[in-house]
Order: sequence, then C-alpha cells, then structure tokens
Amino acid sequence: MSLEAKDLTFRYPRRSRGSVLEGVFLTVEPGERVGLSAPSGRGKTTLCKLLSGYERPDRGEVLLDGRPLSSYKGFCPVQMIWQHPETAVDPLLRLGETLYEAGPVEDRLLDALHIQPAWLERYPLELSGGELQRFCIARALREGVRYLLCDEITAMLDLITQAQIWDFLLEEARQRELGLVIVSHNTLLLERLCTRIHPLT
Ligand SMILES: Nc1ncnc2c1ncn2[C@@H]1O[C@H](COP(=O)(O)OP(=O)(O)OP(=O)(O)O)[C@@H](O)[C@H]1O
Repeated sequence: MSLEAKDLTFRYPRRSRGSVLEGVFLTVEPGERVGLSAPSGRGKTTLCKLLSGYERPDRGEVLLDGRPLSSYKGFCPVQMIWQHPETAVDPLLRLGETLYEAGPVEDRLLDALHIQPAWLERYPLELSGGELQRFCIARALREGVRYLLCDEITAMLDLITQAQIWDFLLEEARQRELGLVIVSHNTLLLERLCTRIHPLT
C-alpha cells in the first residue's frame, strides 16, 4: 500500500506569490521513513497537508494503494501530526471525547506514551505542549493508520522527551510497517531517523 503524490500543484487562494508547490512527485512505501528537507516557506507543511487530505491539490492527485485518498471514508489511513498540537484539537472538548470520537484507541498506546487517564478529563489547554503532543500521537496511531506525516513534531520539546518519542515511533513503525514522512530543520535528526531524504526543490 504505497502513498503517492503525483504531479501536485497547489496555491493558497490568499497568497499573492503563485503556487507553493508545482509538479511535485513523491512515493513512500510501507516501512519507509522519508525526511522532507527544504528551507523555510518552501512548502513542506503544505505537502503534508495535501498528502493527508487536509488540502486538495489544484492539479495532480494523492493515491493510496493506487486509489485516490479522497475515496477512503471514515478514519483516514494517512494521519498528520502537527508541530503545534494545540491547533490540532478542539479546545472546547475534553481530551477523552477527542480521543475516542473516531473509535477506540489501544490502552497499550496510552501506556507507552505515558498518557495519564486523568488527562482525558481535561481540556487541551490544561496539558503541557509535550503532553498534548503525546496525546495527538496516540490518537493518530489508532488501528487502520498506514502512514504518519510528522511535521516538526518534536521541535518544541526537550531532548529527553524528543528521544523518547522518536524511540517509540520508530519501534511502532517497524512493528506495524508504517510509512513515515518526517519534516525537520534538524539535518542530524533527519539523517538519524530516515531511510532516505527527499529535498523539496
Ligand atoms: N493558509 C495559508 N494561506 C496563504 N498562504 C499560506 C498558508 N499557509 C502557508 N502559506 C504560505 O505557503 C508557503 C509555504 O508554507 P509552508 O508552511 O508549507 O512551508 P514550510 O516549508 O513548511 O515552512 P517552515 O519550514 O517555515 O515550516 C509560505 O510562503 C506560506 O507563507
């Protein structure tokens, strides 16, 4: 089940400088870990948004296992984890409601990410950034996920928490043969984590 970006072109309606992405091709296979590398503003986040269905391309298509991503109903097998987790959850819902709205999440994941049951009674702003990010990772890893798009997901965390999260994610991806797309400005981190680096030109 490969994830394919085919000839993607995209511009934001309110952006004056034309297309952010022009004719982008990328294929990620199960178990691959692809690092996206490019200077700021080149469109890494935008490509992740297209690959996970948050935005639709103006031209080209995103295919999962040869089928348009938009034809998958229910929980999307391509999940994006955002740099700022507070933008990825409804601030007015308790975390327990957010977590289970798309179905069950294995307790094993909550334990491995050190998510305390009491947090599920709280609202997003009542967790630290690192706690909320671990919550978002658990939510993305529910059954059915095949690809994770990790957009600077540990950039705001201390080094120990970063290492714990990546150790966990790499092992989880290995066991479940998940494909990962990893965005980071930290070249050393990308070299350490990825099976290959894809420069976005
Ligand atoms: N919602 C939006 N509306 C208009 N323009 C946008 C929007 N989001 C991003 N852009 C513009 O699109 C371009 C690409 O942004 P994007 O966030 O994809 O880049 P990036 O490579 O991820 O950058 P960074 O490394 O700084 O996170 C930028 O010029 C940005 O200003």
